[in-house]
Amino acid sequence: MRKKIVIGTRSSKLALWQAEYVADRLRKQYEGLEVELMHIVTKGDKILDVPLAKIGGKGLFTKELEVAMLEKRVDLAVHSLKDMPTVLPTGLSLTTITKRLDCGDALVSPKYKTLENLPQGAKVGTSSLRRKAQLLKARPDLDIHSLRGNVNTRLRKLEEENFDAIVLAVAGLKRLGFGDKITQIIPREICLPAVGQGALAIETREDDEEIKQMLEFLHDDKTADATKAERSFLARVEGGCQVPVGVYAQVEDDDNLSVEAVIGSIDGKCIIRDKIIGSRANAKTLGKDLAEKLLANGGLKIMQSLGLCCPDENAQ
Ligand SMILES: NCc1[nH]cc(CCC(=O)O)c1CC(=O)O
Repeated sequence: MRKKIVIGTRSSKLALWQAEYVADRLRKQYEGLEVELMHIVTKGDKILDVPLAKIGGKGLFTKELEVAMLEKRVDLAVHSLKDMPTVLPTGLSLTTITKRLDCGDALVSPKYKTLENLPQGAKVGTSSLRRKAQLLKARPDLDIHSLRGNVNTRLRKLEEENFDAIVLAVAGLKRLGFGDKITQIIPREICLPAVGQGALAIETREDDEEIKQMLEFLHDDKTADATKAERSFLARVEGGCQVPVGVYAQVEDDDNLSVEAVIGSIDGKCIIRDKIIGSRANAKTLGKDLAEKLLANGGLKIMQSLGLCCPDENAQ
């Protein structure tokens, strides 16, 4: 057993909360274990004024952390799973997926509370193409504006920039103690979440068996299987996370996994959505099969029109 563990973390409030959460759980689990946080700045932290979809580039918020891990300056990194690319650098892997409680998107609208109540042409803030496409499908009249920055910044902009509503992940708001700001959890029928939304992923060196073993108690099998299907869906559709794509998988009973996904045009006019259910043991295949289905039914056309190319059919 290790005597000391160093966790690499970004300095945003959400990243710190997540790293502290894992640090606390480790300290409680292993008496006498020293757990230290090391702050690391990523490229995504430095570029705050450009919509994420325009910066592109995989691992925008993760690369510097991963270099630190490979150089053995840190032992592990805690991420929001939804920010993780589907392909990781050689030598690293997501070894632990924590139980997810809140995977949905929240509307924060002190004045109007719900999507249905928003007035015609209401000004809504979100930088996510996924949220934009799905919101416009439900409410084509909405005036959607870009909203970047970390959770705290976005909440500040709600007031400063006179938004009628903004949309954020439920999980992020709750983790930071802003659960009371949520005025509506947007129903899944309207908005499917991002791949892996709400789950934490712990990344370690692939060959660090000791750390992997020490983290096992934080792993949730059901969430891991569900998000395996979600990530396999994303890997087939497109490698990145800034695409108008939503997906939600759930273990229905001990053996079955349902996977529901959407690919949408950014104006919300063309929304391709479907669902499959199958054996939990085939999580990866289920995600890929659903992706094939959506791509064949118009999804590919949407991705191509956005200039987002799908990886080769046979790519893993
Ligand atoms: N894109 C940034 C990001 N990454 C993870 C979360 C929230 C936590 C989660 O979804 O797991 C957020 C904020 C948001 O989308 O509102």
